Amino acid sequence: MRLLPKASAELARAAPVALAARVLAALAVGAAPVAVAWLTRQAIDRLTEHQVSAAEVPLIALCLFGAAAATAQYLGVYADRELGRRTAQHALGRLFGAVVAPVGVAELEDPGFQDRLRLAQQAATGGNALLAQQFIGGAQSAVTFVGFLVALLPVSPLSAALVLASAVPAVVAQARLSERRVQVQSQVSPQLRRQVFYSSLMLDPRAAAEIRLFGLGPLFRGRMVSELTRSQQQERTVDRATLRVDSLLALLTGAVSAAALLVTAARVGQGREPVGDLVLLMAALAGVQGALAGLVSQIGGVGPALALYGHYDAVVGARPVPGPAPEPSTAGGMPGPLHTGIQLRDVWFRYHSDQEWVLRGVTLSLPAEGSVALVGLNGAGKSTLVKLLCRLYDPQLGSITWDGVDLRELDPAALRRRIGVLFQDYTTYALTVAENIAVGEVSTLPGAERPDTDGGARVRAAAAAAGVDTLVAGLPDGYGTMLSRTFAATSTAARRQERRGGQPVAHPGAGPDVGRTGVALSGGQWQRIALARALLRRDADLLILDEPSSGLDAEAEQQVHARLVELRARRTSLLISHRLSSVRQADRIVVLRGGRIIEQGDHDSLMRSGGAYAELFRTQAAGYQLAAAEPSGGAGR
Ligand SMILES: Nc1ncnc2c1ncn2[C@@H]1O[C@H](COP(=O)(O)OP(=O)(O)OP(=O)(O)O)[C@@H](O)[C@H]1O
Repeated sequence: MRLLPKASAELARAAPVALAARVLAALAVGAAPVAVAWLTRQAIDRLTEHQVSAAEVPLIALCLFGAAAATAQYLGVYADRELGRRTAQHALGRLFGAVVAPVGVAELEDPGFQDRLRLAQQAATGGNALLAQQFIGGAQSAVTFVGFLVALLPVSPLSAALVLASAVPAVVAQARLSERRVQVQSQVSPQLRRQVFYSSLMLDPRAAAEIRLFGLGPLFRGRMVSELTRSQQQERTVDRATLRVDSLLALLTGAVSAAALLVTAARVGQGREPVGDLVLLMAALAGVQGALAGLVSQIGGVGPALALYGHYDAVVGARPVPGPAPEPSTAGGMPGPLHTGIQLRDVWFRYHSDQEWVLRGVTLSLPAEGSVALVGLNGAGKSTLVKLLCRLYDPQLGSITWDGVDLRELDPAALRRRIGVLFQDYTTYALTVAENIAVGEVSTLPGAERPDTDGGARVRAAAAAAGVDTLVAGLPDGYGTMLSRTFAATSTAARRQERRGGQPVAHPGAGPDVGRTGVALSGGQWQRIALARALLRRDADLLILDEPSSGLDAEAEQQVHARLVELRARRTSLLISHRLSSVRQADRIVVLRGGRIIEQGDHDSLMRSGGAYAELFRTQAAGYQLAAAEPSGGAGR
């Protein structure tokens, strides 16, 4: 409940007018049944006393009230929807602002944070509006409840007291159930996350081939349903308890109402009370019961809705998650162009405090304008080292310096602008070719805040440097080709509409899903697009390429490497590759094993020393020689 003022302030900021309209409508709708019952009683009393003309005023007022209440009801529905739209817009904007704000990525990899994020998203998309609905709905029911209690008092003080007394245990029981609901909500979160994982996997076109080939469909479907069943079992337990409490409440208030009605009917029969009292009592008892049922169910709903808001508040409040690697700091100066180089000194790093060290005392220098290649077996820590250089994580021990200044003292965004990087697990965006390359330097994107007038030319130059220009020339819309079949359906529909004489839909620089044919690229083609993205920062001081040619055919690999040797000649570079033939030209080759540097030097000196690198190189070379020496099969068989 301590979050209630904060949540209310957030709702008031997001949709002040809709919130005010919703509150006013709720108060009017809440008071209307009481006013209607009171006016009905007035009219009936006048009529039974044969004062027909005196009954006209309450009768007309009754009609006006009915119309006003109905209007207020419609206004409430509209205000509710508007509140939902505006709070979702406001909350999703804030939430995703907070999600992309951290400098590092450790928080996003934390399963606890993922659970919290899922709940926070639920709050942002509907939960916050639901909280308002529950709370305002509760206020509306409270107005009706109190109004009828006040109206009941003069007619039947005993039944008013009994109704009030029966409300207390109901409210207490609902408050307890609400707490259980909140507990269940966070208990089932991991199960729901897994359920979402299995369902998205089955919907993912990239996973479709393996799922079909290995016959994984029934397995994943079964697991999805079983996760859902387990989470539903827990929810069902609370729902059953709620049903028991609500039924008891209904029985209790039913018994109170029956007793009060029988007593009052007898008094009216004896002429000791006017008929209008019986009418008011009947309306009041029905109204009180309905309002009480609404009130307790809304009290039951406020708890879970507030708990959801709590998760949202924790994410937008950017409270760090304990456990994972620490979040890189944001403060710092601007790094200048690299003059002397980058130095790693006794760097120790692990992803989580309960995991093994991945880097164990790495000391390494990347001299300005020098080329360093990093090699080693799977899991040696090569990509991790790249992530530390980009400050996606900070080392727990040791330091990394840029011209002698610790990276932690530099502004991360400014540092990253000085780095061009191709990650091993690069991203494939469902955007056009041009946009897929231009995301490497936001200013080259059409519609950027501060656009680079030379953006298009830079994108084409990067594509040429990555050897992807010929491929792009052959695509249906060249650089405007959408690299996704998923969005192509929209495009096809849009084209059809255009052909039928509708509004033209294809514009250069328009949204990616408009009027364009989508194509699916091969793995190697995607890799070259991602390489072009990395090369877009032509002035980057540091170029990092993590397995830039792992998916390329032999010819493309040779072309790309020839270009990369040229490009790397004028800047500081770090190349990671399992293909040792592509690293031999590097000024220095560093061999990493188990998070430690075990040897370094140029190709010739490492070959002469006959260590791990020489062994790896000879093994690869022997593989090629063996393949070349094998007699070709086929014709003779
Ligand atoms: N995000 C992460 N969270 C936890 N552990 C991780 C994460 N990323 C990598 N690791 C672990 O760190 C170790 C080193 O991984 P890394 O990707 O740096 O190796 P690598 O040398 O690049 O391997 P490869 O040659 O296979 O690409 C591995 O044991 C891996 O399991």
